[in-house]
This record gives sequence, structure tokens and C-alpha cells, in this order.
Amino acid sequence: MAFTEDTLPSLEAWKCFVRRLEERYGLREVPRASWLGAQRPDFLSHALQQRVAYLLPAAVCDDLSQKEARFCSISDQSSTEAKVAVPGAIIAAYVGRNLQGPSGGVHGGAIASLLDASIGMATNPRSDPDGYVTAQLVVNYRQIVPLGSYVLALAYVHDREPARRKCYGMSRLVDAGALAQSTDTCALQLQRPLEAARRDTARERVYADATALFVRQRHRPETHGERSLQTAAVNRVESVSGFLGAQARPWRASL
Ligand SMILES: CCCCCCCC(=O)SCCNC(=O)CCNC(=O)[C@H](O)C(C)(C)COP(=O)(O)OP(=O)(O)OC[C@H]1O[C@@H](n2cnc3c(N)ncnc32)[C@H](O)[C@@H]1OP(=O)(O)O
Repeated sequence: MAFTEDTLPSLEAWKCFVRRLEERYGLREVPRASWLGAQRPDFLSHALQQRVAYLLPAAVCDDLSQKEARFCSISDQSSTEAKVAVPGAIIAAYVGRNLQGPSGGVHGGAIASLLDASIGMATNPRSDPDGYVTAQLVVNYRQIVPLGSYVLALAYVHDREPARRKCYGMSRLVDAGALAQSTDTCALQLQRPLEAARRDTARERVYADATALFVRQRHRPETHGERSLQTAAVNRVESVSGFLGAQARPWRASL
């Protein structure tokens, strides 16, 4: 999909989405951004005001150099805080018919991927996006996720053993209801544990939950300079939207 103004979410749509998240999950408790990546500079100022640490619309870009340029232009602004660990994350996504598993329901592999990706984002700080990898993922499938749903994966890190390179996280996949219907697939990294991820609320339908063990890699396939950090951040969000087939759904700009 080409990366054009038409495929970008409008700033108003993002404001609306973040406001709804704040209302539902008390994100106003989240401190100022540690790092933020976005496709347009106007997202940056808004998200910093909103104290959201990481806000990435999953618009798909054709051209790597174009992507890098966009990320370079904004990532420096919070580099001093970039080393802060990120203990919470939210992924908002649309799961469509291309993910069919049981009749009328979403495939369990796609559900596991979303849960895994959200815990991975909560586990890995911006400064080291590939540091921790999934060693173990245990998924409880509680209800069929209807095809064509909007879902939220709410993740947090509950235990970290730096000396032993281990990190434990959890995530819940809940029905987003009306909350995410005006956004494309997106991910937010948070600086504090997401309280809402720890508990069920009566307002939410919980489709699945997962616990995971992430282990810090001893040997990396490559050394990450700033350039590849940015590339990794872009690729990561694209991988989420890619495995969800998000490009198959036209962006809805109306609120
Ligand atoms: C959208 C993107 C979001 C970003 C997140 C991406 C998440 C992913 O999808 S990652 C991709 C899937 N995962 C992988 O490919 C990982 C492949 N596996 C590996 O690389 C290695 O096995 C790795 C790094 C996990 C562990 O290897 P290694 O460094 O040799 O571990 P090792 O030293 O033996 O063990 C370290 C500790 O972890 C424990 N451990 C390792 N693997 C496991 C496991 N599978 N189950 C339980 N415990 C384990 C060990 O028991 C040990 O514990 P302790 O310190 O208490 O003795």
C-alpha cells in the first residue's frame, strides 16, 4: 500500500482514539513520553502532550529510505529518555476475514501473535528493541473472537530478572468496542505498568489472555546502531499490521 496522505490516519482520529483510551484505562497516569515514533510530526506534539510514549500508526510505506527519514526526523526529540524500560503496551487492531480460523472466528495463531507482540513491546525498551525474545508463550483462549472485530491487546511486565536475563509479561485481548473503530492498527508503549491489563473489568469482553517469558539474547544477529533501531521500530509495527493483513482494510478517517 502506498504511503500517502489518504492512507494516514487524521490527527483528529488519533486524538479521539487516545482520548478514549485515557477515559477507559486512565492513561493520564502515564508520564511523559520516553520515545515516540510517528508518521507525521503533528502526531508527535499531540502524543507528547498526551504523555503517550510510543504511537505508531501502521500505515505501510513503500520506500525504506522514506520511512527512515520520517523516523529520524522525530526520534531525536526524546533520545535522552530512550533508555527507560517500557513496562506496558497496548496494541489496537482490526481482525478481519483474512484471519479466519474456526467458522466466523479469528485464527488462534493470529490471536497468539497479537498477545506476543504486545508483551514484546512492553518488554523491550526503545533503546534495545530486539533485546528480549519470546522463549515461552502460554495462551488461554476464552471466547471466539468474531471476524471483523476491533480488539485491544493490553500488556504489562510483572517481573524482571536482569541478572538472569528473564522478563515475565502478561497480556489480555479484549473487545475494543467503539474505542478503536476510528483508528488503524497501532501500538503504544507506556512507561508505567498498565493497571487495566492486570484485571478484568465488567465493561470488557475478554477473548484471550497470555503469559510469556522473554529472555534477553546472549548473541545478536547484528549490532544495532541508531539507523537500524529506527528501521527495527518501523519493521516491528509493519509486522503487526502485516500479519493482521491490516492493509486489506481501508482506513476510516471519519470519527
Ligand atoms: C511485533 C514485535 C514485538 C517484539 C517482540 C518479538 C517477540 C518474538 O516474536 S521473538 C521470536 C520468537 N522467539 C525466538 O525466536 C526465540 C528463539 N530462542 C532463542 O533465541 C533462545 O532459545 C533464547 C534466547 C530464548 C534462550 O537461549 P539462551 O540464551 O541460550 O538461554 P539460556 O541461557 O539457556 O537460558 C536463560 C534462562 O532462560 C530460561 N529459558 C530459556 N528458554 C526457556 C524456555 N523455552 N522455557 C522456559 N525457560 C527458558 C532458562 O532456563 C534460563 O533460566 P535461568 O537463568 O533461571 O537458568
